Amino acid sequence: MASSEEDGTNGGASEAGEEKETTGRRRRLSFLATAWLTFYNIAMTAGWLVLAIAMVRFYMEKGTHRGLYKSIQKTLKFFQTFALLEIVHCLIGIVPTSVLVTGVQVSSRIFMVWLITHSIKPIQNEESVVLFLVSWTVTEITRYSFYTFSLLDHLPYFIKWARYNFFIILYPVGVAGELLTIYAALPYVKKTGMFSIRLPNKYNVSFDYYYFLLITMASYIPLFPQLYFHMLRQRRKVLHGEVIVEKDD
Ligand SMILES: CCCCCCCCCCCCC[C@@H](O)CC(=O)SCCNC(=O)CCNC(=O)[C@H](O)C(C)(C)COP(=O)(O)OP(=O)(O)OC[C@H]1O[C@@H](n2cnc3c(N)ncnc32)[C@H](O)[C@@H]1OP(=O)(O)O
Repeated sequence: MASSEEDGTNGGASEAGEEKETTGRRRRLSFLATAWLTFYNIAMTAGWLVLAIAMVRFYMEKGTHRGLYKSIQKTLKFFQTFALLEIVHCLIGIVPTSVLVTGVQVSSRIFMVWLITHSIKPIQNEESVVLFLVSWTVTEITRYSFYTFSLLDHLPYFIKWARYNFFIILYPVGVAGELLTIYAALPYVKKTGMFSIRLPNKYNVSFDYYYFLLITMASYIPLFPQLYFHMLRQRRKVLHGEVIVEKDD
């Protein structure tokens, strides 16, 4: 029996039908992705705004940064952990950002929140914690509101300007806060041997968290400039309309 493609009767019509269906499915997917991203960005903007207000109120009431981390830690942990979804967004292709760049950015934050500040109580009142908390908070309010207004096609210029200028100062300040906090944690980690596995043990493996922290601090040297230059390229593209050819990761 000859197929419709072979006899040339209604092959064109069925191909057109399939194409219409694929286009319809793509449209539905892109609508769903946009709706999800809009919800996600609004929720994240709100979360970081709540954090900012809580920090300002704490400082105005107490006049010190001591106890600040403890008072905002739940909100911080929730919203920073929620940001793991950003890696998923890149992986499934609903945002055009590199998985590698986003992965480094998000995992370094998760590491700071859970494996440093949450786990090592004696460093929670260090000034350096305030340094990275303030940098992260200002950055995220600007970044998520930028994405939200962009998705809604109503982006005020000052938000676009802030998104691609604030990071010039806030990135190094945030990184300095993170590195100083890890540095402050070193004596405690060495003294307690926390998260370390000593030999002999039945699996014959050893792990020293103290040296892991030293390696992590050293890894900022090659990794941070990559993130910073990525943002400088984005800045040139968005604010000055330069066409940038990105290398594949
Ligand atoms: C296990 C231990 C690991 C230890 C690792 C140690 C090494 C760490 C070294 C690095 C340290 C970083 C530390 C960091 O935590 C310090 C700070 O953050 S300090 C505060 C200052 N920070 C910043 O300014 C952060 C800047 N970074 C970012 O903005 C992003 O995270 C980054 C992924 C780097 C860049 O973002 P992106 O490439 O997405 O740039 P754009 O915003 O221009 O977006 C590009 C396009 O994607 C669309 N997009 C992206 N996300 C969304 C979204 N959520 N919703 C909607 N659309 C989105 C965006 O609109 C753009 O689209 P288009 O090009 O079409 O316009």
